[in-house]
Amino acid sequence: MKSAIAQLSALEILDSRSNPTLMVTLTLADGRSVCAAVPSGASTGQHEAVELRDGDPARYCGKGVRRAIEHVEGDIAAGLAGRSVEDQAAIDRRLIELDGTANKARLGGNAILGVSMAVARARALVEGKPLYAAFGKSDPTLLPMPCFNVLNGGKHADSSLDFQEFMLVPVGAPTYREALRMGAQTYAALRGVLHARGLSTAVGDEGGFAPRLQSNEDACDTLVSAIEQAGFRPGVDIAIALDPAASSFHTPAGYDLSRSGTGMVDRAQLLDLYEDWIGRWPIVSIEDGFDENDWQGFVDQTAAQGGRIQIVGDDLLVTNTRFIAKAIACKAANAALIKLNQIGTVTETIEAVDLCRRAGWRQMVSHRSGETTDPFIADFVVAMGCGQLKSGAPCRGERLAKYNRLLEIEVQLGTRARFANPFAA
Ligand SMILES: C=C(OP(=O)(O)O)C(=O)O
Ligand SMILES: [Mg+2]
Repeated sequence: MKSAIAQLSALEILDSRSNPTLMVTLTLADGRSVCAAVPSGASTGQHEAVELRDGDPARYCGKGVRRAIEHVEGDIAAGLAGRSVEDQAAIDRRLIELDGTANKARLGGNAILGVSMAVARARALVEGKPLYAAFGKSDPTLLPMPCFNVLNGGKHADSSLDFQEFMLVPVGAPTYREALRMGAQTYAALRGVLHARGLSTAVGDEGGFAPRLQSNEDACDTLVSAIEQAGFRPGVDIAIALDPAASSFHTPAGYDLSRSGTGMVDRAQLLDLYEDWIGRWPIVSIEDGFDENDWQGFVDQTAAQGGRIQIVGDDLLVTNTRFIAKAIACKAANAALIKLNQIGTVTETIEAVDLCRRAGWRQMVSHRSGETTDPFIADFVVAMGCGQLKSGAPCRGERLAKYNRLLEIEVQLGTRARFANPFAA
C-alpha cells in the first residue's frame, strides 16, 4: 500500500526565537517523504496541549525537545507503522489513544502535532493535490483577510506596550495580493513615522516594531498616522485589530497597565477603555480582552460590544471544542482563534473550526510567536475557508513563509480564488 507509513523520524531544529522545536519526517512505503515543523507560543493558555520540553539547562535555552523526538521515533512510529495516511481522523484518534492523557502530556502535544501535520501533507502527496485541496473540504477557494501585527508589546517585545498585538486589517482590499501590498506599504510608512519621532524601529517576536511609545493609545494614533501616510483611509481601506492578551497583564489585584503608564484597572474599567477605543479608532476585532479565567469579562464584553466588533477567544478557548462549546452557550465571544498546537492534532483543530461555523462564529487561524518556516497554516486556512489569518508583520522569513504561500495559492486558484472582508456589515 503506497499510502502506508513506513517510517517516522524527527530532528531538533530551532524556531524563530532560537528555541528548539521539532521537525517530523514521515516516509511512505513507496519511499517518498514529507516534513512538518511545530511552532511554539509565549503567551500560552493554561489549558493548551502540553509542549514536552527536556528542561536541561545545558541545552540551548534549556528547553530541548529530545524526549518529544524519542516519542515520535519510538511509541508513535511503532503505533502507526503500516497505517494509511488517507484516514487523518483515524490516525489522530490513534495518536490520542497512544498518549492516553487528557492534555497530551505523555507523548507531548508537539510530538503529536508534528506527526499529525506530516500525515496531512503525506495524504496530499499520495492524492497528488496541493495541501489546501487535500483536507476533503468542499470549495477550498477563499483566501483569508491577513491581519498584520505591526506593533509588538506584552510578552512579545521589550516595548512600552501592555497590549501584545496591534494589527492592520486591509478591509478595503479587493484581493489577497492587494491586501498584502497594502499591509507592506503601511508597515513601511509606520517605520517612517517611528523614525521621524526618533523611536526605535527594531522589531519584536512577530516582526512588528517594538518602540517606546507614550501609551497604548499612542500606538493606535501612530497606526492611524501610518495608514494615512501610506495613502489609505483608516477604517475604509485599513482597519485595526487588537490582541491585548490580557492574561499576561492580569494580576490578583486587577489588570495592570502600568507598563504604558495607565496603572491598575478593574474589569469594568477595562471594558470602558475598550468602549472608548472603539469610538476613537476603527477597531474591528479584539482578542483576549480579558484574562483567560475572567469569563465574566468576556461575557460582559460580548453583550456590550459583540454586535459591533469581533470578540475573539484565544487563551480562553485554546482551540478546544470543550471550551468553545461553553463559550457559545454563555455568549463569551463571537469568534475563536485557531492554533493547531493549542489542541495538538489536525482533526481536533478541524472539529473546533466546524463547531464555530455551526454556531455562526468567525474563525481566525493563527501562527505562534515562536515560528518556523513551515507554511502549513496558509494551506490550512484556505482548506477550511476560515477567511482570516494572522501571521505577524509582513517581515521576517517565518512570517512571510505563510503570507507568500498564500500568494502561490491565489495564483494556483486563478479565477476561482475568492477574497472577502469578513467584517463587512
Ligand atoms: C500568537 C499569539 O501569541 P503566542 O504564540 O505567544 O501565544 C497570540 O497570543 O495570539
Ligand atoms: Mg492571542
